[in-house]
Amino acid sequence: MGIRAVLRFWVIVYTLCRFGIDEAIPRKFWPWPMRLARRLLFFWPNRYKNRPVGERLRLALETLGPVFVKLGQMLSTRRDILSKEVAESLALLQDQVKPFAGEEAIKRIEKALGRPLNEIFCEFDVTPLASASIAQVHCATLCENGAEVVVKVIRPGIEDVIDSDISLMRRFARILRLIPDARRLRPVEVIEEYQRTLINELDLIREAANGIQLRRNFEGAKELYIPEFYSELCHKNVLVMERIYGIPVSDVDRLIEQGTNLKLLAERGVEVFFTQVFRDSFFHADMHPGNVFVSYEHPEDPMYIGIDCGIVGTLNRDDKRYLAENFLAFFNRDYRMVAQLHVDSGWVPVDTNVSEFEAAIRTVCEPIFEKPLAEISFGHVLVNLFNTARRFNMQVQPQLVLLQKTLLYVEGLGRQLYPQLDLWKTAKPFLERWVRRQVGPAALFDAIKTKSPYWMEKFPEMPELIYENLQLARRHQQNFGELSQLYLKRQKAKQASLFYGLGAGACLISAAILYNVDAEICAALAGLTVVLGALGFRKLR
Ligand SMILES: Nc1ncnc2c1ncn2[C@@H]1O[C@H](COP(=O)(O)OP(=O)(O)OP(=O)(O)O)[C@@H](O)[C@H]1O
Repeated sequence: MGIRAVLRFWVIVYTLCRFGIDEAIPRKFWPWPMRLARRLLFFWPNRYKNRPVGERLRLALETLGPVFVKLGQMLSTRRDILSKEVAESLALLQDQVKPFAGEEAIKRIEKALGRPLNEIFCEFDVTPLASASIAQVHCATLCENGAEVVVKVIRPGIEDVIDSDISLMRRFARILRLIPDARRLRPVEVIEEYQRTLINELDLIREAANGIQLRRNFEGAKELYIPEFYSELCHKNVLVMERIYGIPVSDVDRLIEQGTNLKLLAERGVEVFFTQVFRDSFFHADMHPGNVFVSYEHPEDPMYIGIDCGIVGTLNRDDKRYLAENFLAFFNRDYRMVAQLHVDSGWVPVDTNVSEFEAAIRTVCEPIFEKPLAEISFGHVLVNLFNTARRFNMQVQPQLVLLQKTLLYVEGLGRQLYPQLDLWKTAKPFLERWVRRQVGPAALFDAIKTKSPYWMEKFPEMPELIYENLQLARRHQQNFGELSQLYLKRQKAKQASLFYGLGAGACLISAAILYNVDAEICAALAGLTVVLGALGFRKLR
């Protein structure tokens, strides 16, 4: 550890102690070296004793800077490992970061795109439109077609900050793992997942590629608009995309002011989410309110605008199917089916006791139905299901964690827009239709439709392939005949060798017994032993 890392380590420990974060783990669980270090080296008292632990953690992370703030934001969605109070407090984290100089942004853009700025943009606003922990956004106009765009530039030096903070976080995670009570939080895995997320966010080419795919999926749709990306002007550190105008989805007052149909908007949020997951298997997984806007146009038929496609999730066919069937079974209160589906999908081990698992799910989930159906949260249903399944050794499925997090966002957003939103009523027909399409004639037709171009392409090769395979089969049959004859011969030889061996043994024993009785017979038996032994040995070869 270099001197800078040591200083940073010191600052982190100092901050955590000042906010009394260490008190979240009872002292009796601490290994003695940690207790000693706390007393002798890090003796600062908790200055915020009267505040709840969630709030103290939020304040500590805000003090520690953007990398920690983003970690807190990510953790706020992990209700499987944090208590409700802590998760809700972390959800309030805001990354307010000072912008970096516009001139620095220009230098980075010119370096990345390999051209002077005025060759690309006829106007460029040096004052940033927005500044976040990883990147900063500037408005500009393209020379080529006069289009209004925004230019996203990665913060200078952020990679080093991330590298050093992450490696220190990993050290803390390893220390935390020594405490049995903290081990259940799986600190090392959490930090590794966080590192992966940050690395993805640092690559703007990936963000552009995700955006282009999402835009294609919703081409011409009236529910969601994704801005256009200028891929020839995209680089790892710089991204150029169409500028959008809209009302932030969290600004409900402005939405009401322009006469937006909030019920329809809320329902569309759910539809867009389910469409992305089930139709496209590709969903925007960073749907926090800062990334979702509502178009100014036709508020009675409102359209979402989505930005920041840095994090996306994908589900495979099986995951989708099990997920849809799980939801349907759950809302039909068929817990046996829910348990069986978890086993069939391989999410829990095959030897899981389905009856016990069913009972556990019933215990946890039945109270959810105390509420009217319209108020039940899908996200919390999933949280509860996965938490129960984890007790039955369910492996963490990153794609499902991402989905659960997005679902919580979508629900929160929908209920903020229209508190009476009945998620189940909106989603049920969608899911039922989807599950129906996966089985029966429609599914068969779809499979044939999808596979037929491939079959057509391979068809001319078929006669040759069939001929070669038949030849191969014949050769295998011949080889098999030869091999089985060889095997039989070997078996016979082994048996004969065993027979000679036993004979030789018997002669040897008899010769030993008759050694003092009759020397001639003894010599004959010894000779016989040698002959039989030699014959047995020959058979073995
Ligand atoms: N295409 C766009 N048109 C208009 N404004 C935009 C556009 N893209 C981004 N912005 C503005 O810039 C802000 C930051 O953009 P973005 O969310 O992409 O950055 P970020 O660094 O990934 O932030 P975070 O990860 O915290 O969400 C947005 O909240 C929005 O106000």
